[in-house]
Amino acid sequence: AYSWWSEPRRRRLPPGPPRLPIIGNILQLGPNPHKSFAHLAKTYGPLMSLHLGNQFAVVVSSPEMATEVLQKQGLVFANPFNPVAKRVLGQDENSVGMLPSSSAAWKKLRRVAREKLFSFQALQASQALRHERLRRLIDRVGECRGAMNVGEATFTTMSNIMLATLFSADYGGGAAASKVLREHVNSYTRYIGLPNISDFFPIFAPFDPQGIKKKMIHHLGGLLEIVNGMIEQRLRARKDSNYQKKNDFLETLLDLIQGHEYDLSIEEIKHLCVDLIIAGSDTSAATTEWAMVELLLHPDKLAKLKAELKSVIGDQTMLEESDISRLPYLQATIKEVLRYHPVAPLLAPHAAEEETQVNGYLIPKNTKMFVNVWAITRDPAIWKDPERFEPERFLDKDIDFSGQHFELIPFSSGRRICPGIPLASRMLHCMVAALCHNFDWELERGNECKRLQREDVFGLALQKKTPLWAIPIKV
Ligand code: HEM
Repeated sequence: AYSWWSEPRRRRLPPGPPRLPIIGNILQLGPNPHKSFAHLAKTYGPLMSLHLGNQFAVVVSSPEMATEVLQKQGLVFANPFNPVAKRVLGQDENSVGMLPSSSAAWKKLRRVAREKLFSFQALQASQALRHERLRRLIDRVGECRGAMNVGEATFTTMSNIMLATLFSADYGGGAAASKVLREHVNSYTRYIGLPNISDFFPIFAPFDPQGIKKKMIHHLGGLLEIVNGMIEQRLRARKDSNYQKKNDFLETLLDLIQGHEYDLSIEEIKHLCVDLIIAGSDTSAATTEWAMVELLLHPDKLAKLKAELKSVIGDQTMLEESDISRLPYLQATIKEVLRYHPVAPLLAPHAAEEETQVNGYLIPKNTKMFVNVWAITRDPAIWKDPERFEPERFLDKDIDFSGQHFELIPFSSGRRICPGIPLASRMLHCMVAALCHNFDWELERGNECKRLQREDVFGLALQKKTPLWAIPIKV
């Protein structure tokens, strides 16, 4: 007769913590799910089951299991798990981050990103736009008397670098309009990070009990409107016979509009621009802030970095993006920041397209799959002294973050790997170099501990809880 102990292992779900009736393991998520999952994985292993209301989820916490789900069985797990609140305003049909990997629209948008936006040539062409924004950051920091909010400066500059790469300009409407844009991005990322009852219990979705969907419609709608304004302005300008083409993404995208082999629609361009702003700004800015926190906590590492920058770029204030390859300690520093502070600690959740087996366990169709990069990058079995900030660990190791080395996949791996890596990499190296090469940094007396705390806030991007304030001294 059938009994559970005679059930073959391959029909069993991966091990997981006991659950409460109805809500399952929801209470165990806590405010920092990446930390709660890492803690639970110590007991239940690198492939762990969770029941989140009606949702069945698995959490992967080792490089071996990550290789399995992102690479070997990459096709099965190639689709994003789209939360209810994101399925608004045409996002399902147009957003590169939400379309299924099998769709022609996703393949087309990824091809555009790879070949036209983030290719070496395209990024060389838009380099001057980023350079200019970095120069302004150096001027602004140089004018600062006393302490400044480093996080805020990096956030503003990263948004401006992103907007410059996309549209050539800072958001054209001036400081107030730029603030509106930032608020939309910030709120969008905050709300999307909140656990939503509508996802755990789809039966409640029509009522939107926490009002998250309503907020998302407001903020996403605001962003789409801003981008729409820029597109219309550009389309009008392009009609002028004296019009001079720009070197930004929008120009490239409008050149690929219907009729061209890529056949992009205005709707697709609009959603792609919003996706790039949302996916690229806070992630890169938070990583830069973490880099500065760690360098201020480790003056010896900062001194090493400054010495390297001095010897390679000398009296120049700015780094050329092509200089990055000649700065091994800077590269090691950025890798170590991405290891120690992966800003997307659970990557983006994926869904199982069909029933499958992983490590001999059953993974039912539609399972929500998280990869806990945070747990992997702090695992003492993989990294020596993982709780130490030690760029040197990368100097003699051939490990990078391009998705081949599963112990370091802050940008994910496989089909859905972040397409923005080439731009993110350029921005991160240049921004950290600009802040370290041109200034010495001192902390406000009395506030050292608070400002340098490593406490973070979970959301779309893992951000520092207390902003970093420090005093820049021009060198
Ligand atoms: C430190 C900086 C960044 C980090 C850590 C990061 C990380 C990630 C991660 C983890 C994903 C999800 C991958 C998955 O589903 O498995 C992702 C997706 C994505 N990222 Fe990034 N990202 C960064 C910067 C950027 C930048 C600068 C851009 C573009 C300007 C960008 C554009 C995107 C897009 C469009 C997607 C969705 C791709 C898809 O679903 O096909 N990211 N990123």
